[in-house]
Amino acid sequence: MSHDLFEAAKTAMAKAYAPYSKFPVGAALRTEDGRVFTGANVEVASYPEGWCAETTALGHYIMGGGGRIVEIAVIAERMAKCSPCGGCRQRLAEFCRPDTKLYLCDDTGVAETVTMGDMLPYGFRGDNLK
Ligand SMILES: O=c1ccn([C@H]2C[C@H](O)[C@@H](CO)O2)c(=O)[nH]1
Ligand SMILES: [Zn+2]
Repeated sequence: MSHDLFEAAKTAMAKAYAPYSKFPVGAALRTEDGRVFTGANVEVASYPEGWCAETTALGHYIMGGGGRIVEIAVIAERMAKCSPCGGCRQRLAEFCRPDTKLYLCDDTGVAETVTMGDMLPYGFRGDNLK
């Protein structure tokens, strides 16, 4: 199934800077008012200093005004249905509800749809700090 958020994530993936892992990843987020933000992974010679596609997208989203995220697409060049790492699940969850859709993509489109609640059950949330 083709999908505009898949296309946005795939276009973002082409901008990945991943010379060490050679594992380009792209991510795209949509807010409830329809804005779309994208990101790609950025690696650094000091390996732990690199960051994920989802995190780049979140930076663009915050600078674009934030809001609630309702859909997310992730694609990796060398892996079908690449899903966000643990750190990115926590970062994404900060701005999502459990019903936010996460589209796991392959080269042709959305391969599986899950929710952020599926991705991070029993997650630690800001509510816990009140
Ligand atoms: O969901 C994921 C999983 C991995 N990566 C990146 C981090 C690193 O640059 C490369 C290999 O782990 O893929 C992402 O951007 N998002
Ligand atoms: Zn990550």
